[in-house]
Amino acid sequence: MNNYIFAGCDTVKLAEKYKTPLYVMSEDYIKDRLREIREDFLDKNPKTMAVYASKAFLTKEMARIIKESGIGMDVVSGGELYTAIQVEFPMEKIIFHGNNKTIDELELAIENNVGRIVVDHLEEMDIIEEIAKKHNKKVHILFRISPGIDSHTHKYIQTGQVDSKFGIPLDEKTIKTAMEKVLKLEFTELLGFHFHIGSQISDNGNHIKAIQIMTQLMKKVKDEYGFIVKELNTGGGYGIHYSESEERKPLAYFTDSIIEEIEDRCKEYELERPLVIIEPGRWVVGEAGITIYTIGAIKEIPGIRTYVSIDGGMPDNPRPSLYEAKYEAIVINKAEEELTDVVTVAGKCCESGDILIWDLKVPKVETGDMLAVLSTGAYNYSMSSNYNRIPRPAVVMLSEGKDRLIVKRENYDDILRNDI
Ligand SMILES: Cc1ncc(COP(=O)(O)O)c(C=O)c1O
Ligand SMILES: N[C@@H](CCCC[NH3+])C(=O)O
Repeated sequence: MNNYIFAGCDTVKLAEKYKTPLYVMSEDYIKDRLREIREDFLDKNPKTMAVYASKAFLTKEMARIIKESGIGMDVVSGGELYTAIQVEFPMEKIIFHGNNKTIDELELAIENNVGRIVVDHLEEMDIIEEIAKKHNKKVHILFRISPGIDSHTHKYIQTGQVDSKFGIPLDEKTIKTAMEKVLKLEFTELLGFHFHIGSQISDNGNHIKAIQIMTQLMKKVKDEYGFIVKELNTGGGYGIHYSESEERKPLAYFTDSIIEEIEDRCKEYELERPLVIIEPGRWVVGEAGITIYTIGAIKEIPGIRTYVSIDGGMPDNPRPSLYEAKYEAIVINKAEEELTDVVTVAGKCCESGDILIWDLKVPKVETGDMLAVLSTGAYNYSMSSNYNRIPRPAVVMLSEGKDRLIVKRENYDDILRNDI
């Protein structure tokens, strides 16, 4: 057969059954990554915790899969938290992030007893303390610290540099104010620190540098305030394979060196090694997903290029237009045919920047052929929009060669649902 098989399923049959565009996710792949987290990080190292960064891909079914794995979840909004609540996700395993959490979101988090809230700016502590007092609850927090590191990734997905909207700046006066303030609070307890340097990172060097900076901070707060850091959350950011120059490394490539560096620095500074937390998102789901499209208009501009337009694009995958992200793709009904042509894959939006792939090698393509774009499991469905009032595709989950619908395709009435 000439069709492309993904996670044991014939992708052409999936497209015929569910129509296109279609997000397809492999539960087997996701479970392999979750197992790798358990075996190569949690079981291997005592005093560790892992949470899945749900912003990468979240639906109720995904939250159930994470819940079943025993791993925790990082949420960054009331909506992500609400999804977790709806599947009765164990709240003590939730870490709540965000650079501008609203009062309503903090209320929802505290009412539901989330495990940790990551404080991103100093005034947030006052709001947390007030809500915690009102509910007579103890709230555990971490400080997100901006370690001042430029990770080697796209500017829009760097987060740990000095000039960043995220985190508490690592400056003498700010840290002093933060520490003096938190140690006076009655209902809010600081457990430790968090950092996250950016996303789609292929090298462990910057995580190591960040740890050196954070462990110095741990020593400083011990010496100056007698404060013992119990937890150090090292964020996520581990890269995956999108195109030739990018690869997904085994989790241990990052986490072994993270643990080793923390242990070494703690020994050097005579600190007890804190609980170490990781928060991978993309690494868990990125390569688990593909998006299937049908090819429509084919336009040859003689001597320049051929545009092959598909029935989706920027609304279901904004990453190429936002970050110039690169993707690979396969014509799924001609998967074994020789790649004789080079085409540019264009989305259907009224937007010149809506190009999914420049210069893709393909067999001879015709209208009606189908294309699967690979590695679309992270930050595609979760970043999708209704731009041009285009309904969102359905999401199908594959497990052991079987398919099941986990998110219905939107229709035009779904788009109108809140219009008055
Ligand atoms: C605080 C925090 N943790 C974890 C992640 C997950 O990142 P990634 O999907 O790159 O692993 C992010 C997003 O970059 C983040 O902001
Ligand atoms: N949305 C980004 C990653 C953001 C990470 C969040 N801090 C991407 O698609 O690469």
